[in-house]
This record gives sequence, C-alpha cells and structure tokens, in this order.
Amino acid sequence: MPVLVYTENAGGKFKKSIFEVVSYARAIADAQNTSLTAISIGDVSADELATLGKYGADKVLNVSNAKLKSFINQAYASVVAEAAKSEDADIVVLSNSFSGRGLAPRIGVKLDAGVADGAVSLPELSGGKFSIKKTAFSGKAFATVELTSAKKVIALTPNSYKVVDKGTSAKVEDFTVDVKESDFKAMVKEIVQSTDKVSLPDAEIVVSGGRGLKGPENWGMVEELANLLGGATACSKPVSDAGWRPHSEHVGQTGIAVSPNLYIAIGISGAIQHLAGISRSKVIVVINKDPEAPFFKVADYGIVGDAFEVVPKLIEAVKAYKATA
Ligand SMILES: Cc1cc2nc3c(=O)[nH]c(=O)nc-3n(C[C@H](O)[C@H](O)[C@H](O)COP(=O)(O)OP(=O)(O)OC[C@H]3O[C@@H](n4cnc5c(N)ncnc54)[C@H](O)[C@@H]3O)c2cc1C
Repeated sequence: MPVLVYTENAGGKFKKSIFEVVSYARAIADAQNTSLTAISIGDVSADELATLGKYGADKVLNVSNAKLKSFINQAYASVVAEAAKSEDADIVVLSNSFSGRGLAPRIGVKLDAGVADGAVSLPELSGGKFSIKKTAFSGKAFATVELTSAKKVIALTPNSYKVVDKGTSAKVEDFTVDVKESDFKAMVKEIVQSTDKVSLPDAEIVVSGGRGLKGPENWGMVEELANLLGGATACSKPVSDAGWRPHSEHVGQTGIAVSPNLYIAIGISGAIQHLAGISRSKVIVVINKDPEAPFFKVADYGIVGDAFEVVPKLIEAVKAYKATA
C-alpha cells in the first residue's frame, strides 16, 4: 500500500515546501517498506511533474481538469481521497500550507482517517503505535498524537523537514476523476493579485517590524532590507491594527504563522501572541533597544540598539557583502 503525497503548485511550479513534503513522505514510505505516489492537480508541465521523482516519488498522478483550474477545498479533497482509494494508500501526506490546512480535515472525513495537522517530525512507530509530534495551541506548544485509525492524514509544517535530492525519477500518469457538481458549493470567479512581492507564508526570510518603528513612514528601511535579502515584510498586530501596514502582514496567534529560515524582528517586544506565529523560524534575529525585551529569550542573535541606527548599518553591510559575493 503506497503512501500518497498531494503536491500543490503555484502557477504551475512546485515550491520548496513541496519538495520537503515529498522528501518527508518518501521517508515514511521507506519506513513502511512501500512506494510513494504523488498527486498533482492543475496545469503543471511534464518536466515540472518529473522533478517530484528527484525527491523520491515513484509515480506521479497528473489531474488536469478545466473544472479544477482554481483551488476549491471540497473538490480537491474529493480528488485526493479518490486517488488514495484507487492507489489503496493508507497514508496521505500534504503540506500544512494555507490550502493544506483546509484540505487535511476534509480528506480525513472522506477516508475516515485520523488527521495530524501541523506535523513537525516523522512518525514514531513502536509497539504497533503510530505517534507523531505536531504543533498545538496556535504554535505555542507541541503535542504528540497517536493516530489509531487504519487510514492516516499528515499535514507537514513547512520548514520542518529537509529536502532530500535522491536523484531518482518518477513515471507520470494521467489520473481522471469524475468531479461531482456537489463539490462546487463555492466557486472562485476572479483572483486579483494584490502584490508581486514574496508571499509571507512561503517566505524563507522575513523582516518584521513592530511598534518600536514609531510610524508607517519608517517602513522604508524594513522594505529595503527585505528586498535586499529576497524576503517578505511582516509586522506585529498593533502595527496592522493602527493601519501602518496591511493586515495580511500581521504575524502571530491571530495572524499568519510563518516558518522561515531567518526571521528578523525589529522593534517588536516579543509578546507570547506574536511568538506563537514565529516559533517555527530556524534562526531568529532580534533588534531592540531594551535589553530586557522578552524577544531576546528566544533569539539566536540579538542586537541591543536603536533600530534607526542598527538597520541602516545592516543594510549597508548586506550591500557591501553582495557587492563582493
Ligand atoms: C488575544 C490577543 C491576541 C493577540 N494576537 C497577536 C498577534 O497575533 N500578533 C501580535 O504581534 N500581537 C498580538 N497580540 C498583541 C500582543 O499581546 C502585543 O501587544 C503585541 O505583539 C506588541 O506589539 P509590538 O511588540 O509591536 O509593540 P510593543 O509591545 O509596544 O513593543 C515595541 C518594542 O519596540 C522596542 N523599541 C521601541 N523603540 C525602539 C527603537 N527605536 N529601536 C529598537 N527597538 C525599539 C521596545 O523596547 C519594545 O520592546 C495579541 C493580544 C491579544 C490579547
């Protein structure tokens, strides 16, 4: 019984988080001594589909259907569940991305499966038990859950598992499913892209500002640093509440949870509600003029200083580094 991994695409391309999830699903398949089938929905080129083989997929099911051009939770969940049934897969793996968070419970219902969303480690298999570590309480804690059902759905938190290039290849097959009208209770009519900047949930580098920046007129240096590093900008809740920045940039318990390789917090105190959204960051750099700021307790690197002096110097240093690199 193969493991099935759902591989979402963005504009026909797979992101790094998908290569992570395929690598992770491969490791699960190896532990179960079975094969790995990937499923892709939408317009993705044969070359792009074939890249999934590099990370361990043995086979890729390609679903290309005009009705599935836009992401619809119910319809996509039905397709993935049908693929799981047709492949006789007991374990379905997907990314705990924005769409993955909507899909995992729906697939769970369709397969009568236990769901571990926000998984951060490989399952532990001992004494016939299948346990998995996952985030809990909006990212403020970790929980270990045991999936006792025969079928299992696992949604992997981005940046929790490394990409493993196996150098292998996959065969690509078309997979046709009869999509039911009842799965289209809500239809996407139009998508207007509000920005062409790096999307925050997917960003590998995030430069974030808090109330310490005093006002929206001071965000130029935050944006400049983010652009130089190829990252996204973010902010604390009071900043977006005050209208200094859009709500789409608000990170934390009531905002977006990010999991970048590098999170730079400028003039943010580090309240627990903010930390809930950034705890999956690999490296945290904090710039704050108050040495007692709680954020320093979770920082990998801390700079005690005035953001208006430190950030311009950081920008110059990055520019100088890039000029020589
Ligand atoms: C139910 C609930 C949910 C919440 N959800 C969220 C959430 O999702 N996300 C979130 O962010 N907050 C959330 N909050 C709010 C949270 O509790 C904090 O109030 C908020 O995170 C503080 O934002 P801040 O750090 O930008 O501002 P402040 O707490 O005002 O901190 C500003 C920091 O900037 C530093 N500073 C000032 N001037 C400078 C300077 N020149 N250079 C360097 N540093 C400077 C100060 O030392 C201070 O540490 C929530 C609160 C509640 C009650």
